[in-house]
Amino acid sequence: MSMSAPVTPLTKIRTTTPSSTPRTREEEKILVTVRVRPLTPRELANYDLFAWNCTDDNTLTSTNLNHDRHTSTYTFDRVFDPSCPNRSVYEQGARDVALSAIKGINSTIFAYGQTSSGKTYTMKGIADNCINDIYAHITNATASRFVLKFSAIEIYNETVVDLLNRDSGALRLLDDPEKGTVVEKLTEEVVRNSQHLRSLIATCEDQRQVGETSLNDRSSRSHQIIRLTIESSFHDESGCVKSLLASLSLVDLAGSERASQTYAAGARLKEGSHINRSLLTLTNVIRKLSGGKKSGHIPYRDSKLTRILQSSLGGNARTAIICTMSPALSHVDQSRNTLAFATSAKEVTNTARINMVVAEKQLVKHLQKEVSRLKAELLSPEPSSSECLKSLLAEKEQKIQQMQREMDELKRERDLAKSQLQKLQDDDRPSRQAVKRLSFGGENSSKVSGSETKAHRRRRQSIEPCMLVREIRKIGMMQRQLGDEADRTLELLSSHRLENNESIVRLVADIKSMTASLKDDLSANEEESGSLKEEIARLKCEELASLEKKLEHVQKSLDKLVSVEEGGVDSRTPLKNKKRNNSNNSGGMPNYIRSPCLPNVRGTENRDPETRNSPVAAANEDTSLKKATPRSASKQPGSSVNVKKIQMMFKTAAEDNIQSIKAYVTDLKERVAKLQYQKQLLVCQVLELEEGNDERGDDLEEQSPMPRHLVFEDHRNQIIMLWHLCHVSIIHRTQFYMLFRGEAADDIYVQVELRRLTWLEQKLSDLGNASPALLGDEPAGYVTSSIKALKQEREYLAKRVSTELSAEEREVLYKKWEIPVGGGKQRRRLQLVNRLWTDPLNLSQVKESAEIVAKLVGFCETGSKEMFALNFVNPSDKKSWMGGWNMISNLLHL
Ligand SMILES: Nc1ncnc2c1ncn2[C@@H]1O[C@H](COP(=O)(O)OP(=O)(O)OP(=O)(O)O)[C@@H](O)[C@H]1O
Repeated sequence: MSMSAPVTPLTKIRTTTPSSTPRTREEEKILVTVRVRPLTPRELANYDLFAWNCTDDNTLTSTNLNHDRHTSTYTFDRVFDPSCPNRSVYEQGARDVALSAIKGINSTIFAYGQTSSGKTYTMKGIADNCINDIYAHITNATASRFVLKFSAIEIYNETVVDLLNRDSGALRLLDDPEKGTVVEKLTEEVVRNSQHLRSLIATCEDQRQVGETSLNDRSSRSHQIIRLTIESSFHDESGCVKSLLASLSLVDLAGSERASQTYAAGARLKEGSHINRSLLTLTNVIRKLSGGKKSGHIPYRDSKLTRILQSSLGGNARTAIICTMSPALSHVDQSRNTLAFATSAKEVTNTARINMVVAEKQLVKHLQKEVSRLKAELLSPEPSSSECLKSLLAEKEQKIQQMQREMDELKRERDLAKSQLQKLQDDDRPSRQAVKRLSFGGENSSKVSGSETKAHRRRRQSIEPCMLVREIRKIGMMQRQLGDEADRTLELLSSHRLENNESIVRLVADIKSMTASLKDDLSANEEESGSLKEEIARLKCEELASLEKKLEHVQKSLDKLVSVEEGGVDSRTPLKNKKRNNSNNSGGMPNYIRSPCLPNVRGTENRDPETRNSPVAAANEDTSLKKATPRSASKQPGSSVNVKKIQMMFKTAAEDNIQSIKAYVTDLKERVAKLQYQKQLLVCQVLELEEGNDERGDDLEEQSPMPRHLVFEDHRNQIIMLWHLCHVSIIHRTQFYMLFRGEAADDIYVQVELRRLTWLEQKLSDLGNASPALLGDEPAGYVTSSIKALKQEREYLAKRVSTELSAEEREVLYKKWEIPVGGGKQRRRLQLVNRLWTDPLNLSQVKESAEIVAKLVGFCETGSKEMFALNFVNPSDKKSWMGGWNMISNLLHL
């Protein structure tokens, strides 16, 4: 048995028109209605307020009690106010679509909305009314013979279960070339009458996974799909027996707010994650389809729900979606999410056709007739057919000409891009250009408005890859700088007789691992971007060769250090360096090596690196050392006093060195993580641009009928969900959330972040985390390490609660976030931080979390957006941001 929407085998299908149905194959948009339920007793007890007005049959307006920036008005095929009974909802929001199944057209009705919004209540009403109408039709249509079959599944934790036979365990999905996705070994029961059908539905309800939540005593925790296959046979006018075969699917989705529970414990966490993932995929599928494209990649395969519903979403079916929502002010954010989903769904087009099975004999006869007609046509082509060919030819001709024109335009654009690239390469101010490129979403994009012409937009897009390549070169340069600094470290190491060789070995290992990670990064980039290949190959040759050389030096230095005899001071080189650099050294700090990323304490940031970073430059202010110049030491090899003095000097200097080298290596690591992050951003951008004009369809602003602020909100909500799913650093989330508020200039950053996270999320899925087969498995290693990093970040933030917040502020927060009294101060601080950023669907919680984290890390909204692109910003509290960068780099090592 299978659970695919009935599709007549291609060999048997004839899309002819039965008398009752005027057209056989037609495109139509999904019917989208919104139902607002009454306030529940719970909401009434909490004195919750009505946040929405059903202005008329099609319009819903927010009362804007929150005084948001935008008063929202939404229009749909139908809006049902709280007083609307189930019968009316069925008649105006489902009946027409549902009864298509009797006429051989697959149909799907599904309810979407947050938990406790009334999905199950609505779908029960729909099912009841459907059964009545279907059996009324069967009773009246005496000329036809009907066979009804019933099957039902639930998708729980990405596992498909047969609700008529739970014992069969997890069912597999199979891809059938004719029928599409089918559920293997699914029980299908022939329905005897309406009572039998009702009892089957009741059995499934009993079998379904439900549980009590804070909002709903009987909350459905799985997606349920009930499918009724209807086959009707009748005699047509010529007496032939014909059969129509179609299915009616009734889908009750799990509520879209589970994330609030996912942090409860292991099983719940897994459940919430699976529900979120499948609903996110459903949203993505709808969003992509709403762009009007069916040919591009639609991620149906990313979840079982969308695989099973594939034919209902943009395929051979008529579909009605009833979006349910609570009217309460306390749920306004979730309701907005639902309405954004409904707005996208309105734009999705299906192409339903009648699935007709013709008796085989008739089919053979018909085919024979058709063959003879075609034969006759071939032998004596009618003028009409040659006319037809001519017009076809003319049409093709026109298309070729149009393509030619487009090619010319593209060539022109390419030349323009080349010349611009040339100009940019000639320009000798690389760092300023980098910032300029980064702000192409900033200054320039403020001019980029809806009125921007397509040609201009395309031209802009064709230039960006060049700029990105240039950007990567810049990163390459920075990597080389890192290499140089490491070289200088080596110089220092080789010139001193450090007693603690173990420390050096550790430091060298650190540098080695950095080099390896750079190597990985480069090769990963190479795989991912076709057009970047050249650039990456170049980077690889130049940088890896030098890094490898550097490593050799490290080894040699070490060998040298180990082999040199005790007391045999060969201080020529360092002392030379010392002399050369004493003039630059104004302090007595052990600041031998200075990272360009460290604050420019002494104003040496832009000096010649030769003089700025010389190893012994800032050794100390010991005047005796000043006197004991290297030259004098080397000129008096017999002077044991001098040699001892120098030995002493190096001993102390060596200890100090270890500390400063450690700090330096940490700093290098942080910078490498930043570079990796930034490179990844670039690769995402380049990949996007290279995907070419096909993917331009994804540009929602261009295609979506939604207003800009809704597109922004939709994207931001997706980003928030993806942060959650990918366990991204909460400091990173906070900074991004606070900086990008929906201005035109933010679009590019938002899109890049969305692409990057989608890529990450995809990667996580691909690597098996989302695999339904993993039910009960441990999460893969990378997820564990991400979660660990997040935990460390939370611990770090918890420590800052006492330093960054006053006692009064803390108490207010504890009360607001319901942190229980007792258990110690430290524990309460951690409990508070552990609640931040935990519910991606609760937007007011997200906002408050961001505000709290921002306060803890001392982040202010006027921060620089460029740090999300390529600008090296020195956060005021560097340490506090390290967790974030390291976290991101962990993720990007996937
Ligand atoms: N239109 C309505 N009129 C009256 N009561 C309603 C209506 N819609 C829902 N309710 C009531 O609201 C509560 C929650 O409804 P329901 O269980 O259908 O929500 P749900 O969206 O299916 O929730 P979940 O996703 O948690 O399963 C129920 O007690 C139900 O009776």
